[in-house]
Order: sequence, then structure tokens, then C-alpha cells
Amino acid sequence: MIAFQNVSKYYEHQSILKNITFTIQKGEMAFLTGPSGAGKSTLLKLMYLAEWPDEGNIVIGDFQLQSLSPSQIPMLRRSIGVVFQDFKLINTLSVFDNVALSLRIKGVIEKDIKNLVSGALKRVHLRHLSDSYPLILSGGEQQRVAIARAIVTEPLVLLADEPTGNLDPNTAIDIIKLFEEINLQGTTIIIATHNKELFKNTKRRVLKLDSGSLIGEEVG
Ligand SMILES: Nc1ncnc2c1ncn2[C@@H]1O[C@H](COP(=O)(O)OP(=O)(O)OP(=O)(O)O)[C@@H](O)[C@H]1O
Repeated sequence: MIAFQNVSKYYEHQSILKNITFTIQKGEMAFLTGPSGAGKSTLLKLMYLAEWPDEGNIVIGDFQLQSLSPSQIPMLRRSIGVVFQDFKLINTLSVFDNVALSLRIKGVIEKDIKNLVSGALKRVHLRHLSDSYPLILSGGEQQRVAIARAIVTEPLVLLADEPTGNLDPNTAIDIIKLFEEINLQGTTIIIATHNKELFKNTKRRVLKLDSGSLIGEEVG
């Protein structure tokens, strides 16, 4: 499903990711861990095309990144959902409208938007907050809205970059349980975190990154 083959990335001639090779199976939920500055965010950025590799090959589903045509780039971006530490919600839009935004940009008709957004909010257990605005929600609730926004387009892959970094430990575990539920419904998920507590006892693969190199993997 996802394959990195000898991928390297440089910023200003400095090597940030070094010869990275790994695969993630379709339907897998895996963690990517390592200390601050190890390159976790950069590695995720290569998957959602915020950055491009300088060397090596990346395959995501049916897409080979090195031979993507310009018209395939938006198609690939649409098949990947991303969740960030700071939620990145639009505070002047309601929960419903935050989740609906990408569908509206795509031109989906309002009747379908209503069904899709309700479905996504149900999956994150937030339907009752549909008309609320982000700033009155707790951090955990805001992250659930961000997750609903990421899954409303039914992406093949959901990427999460330190998704619990702004949350207290119990809320963080609840968010990981939510990812588990979403994964059970078939979405491939990769969660980048430096927080070992998140993958302890999950029995999920944990890829370990240090100073830009994959130094091994373990089972959480
Ligand atoms: N746009 C950029 N230009 C130059 N250097 C960058 C850029 N983005 C990241 N870096 C450097 O690349 C290295 C890896 O950064 P990255 O954010 O991928 O690490 P990380 O493991 O996600 O760290 P953290 O957990 O602190 O977010 C760091 O040394 C960082 O300073």
C-alpha cells in the first residue's frame, strides 16, 4: 500500500532523511516514533506531497510518486487525510462547516454533504456538537472535529502528525482508541509521535526514526 524505497531528503544540502526503506500494508495502523528533529514530520510530508523526495521512490496505493502526472497530484492528495497537533480548524466556521469545507470545494451537492458530514461526525462521536464553534470545544473535541474533516472524503490513508501533543494523557489515549475504530473500518493509518505511551500495548508496528535514519522497528 505504502512503500518507501531508498528515500532521501535534503534541506539546504543537509541530509534530513537518509535512505529510508519500509512498507505499510493496506489496512495497517502503524506508528512512527523518534526524538524531536528525527524527521517524522518530514517523512509524513513526503506522503501527502507537501515535500518531494530528492532520492528514491515512494509508492502510495496505485500512485508512483516519481512518475505522477500533474492531473494525478490532486487525486493523490484527495486520497490522503492529514491530522495535525494544532487541529488547524477554522474558528469562524461551525463544526459542521469545518468538516464540510473540503466537500464544498470539491463541488459535492449539499444533500450529499449533509449525509457525509453527519456520517463523519457520528464516527468521531460528535454529532451533538455539529452546530458548535471550535473555540468552545475541549482540545480532545477539536481534534475529533479535525479527524472527522480528514475522513469525510473517505481517504485510503490517514496520517497523523503528533495528534495528541496538545492533549492531556487520558484524552490522548481516547484519540488513539478513535484511530483504532477508524482503522477497523479499513483506513490505513500512520501516527507520528515521540510519546511512547501512545503505542504501548497497542500491538501495532512502531517504526523508529533517529537523526533521519530508520533504526529499526518494534511491536508496541
Ligand atoms: N523547511 C525546512 N528547512 C530546513 N530544515 C528543516 C525544514 N523542515 C524541517 N527541517 C529540519 O529537518 C529536521 C527534521 O525535522 P522534522 O520536523 O521532520 O522532525 P520531527 O521528528 O517531526 O521533529 P518534532 O517531533 O520536533 O516535530 C530538523 O532538524 C528540522 O530542523
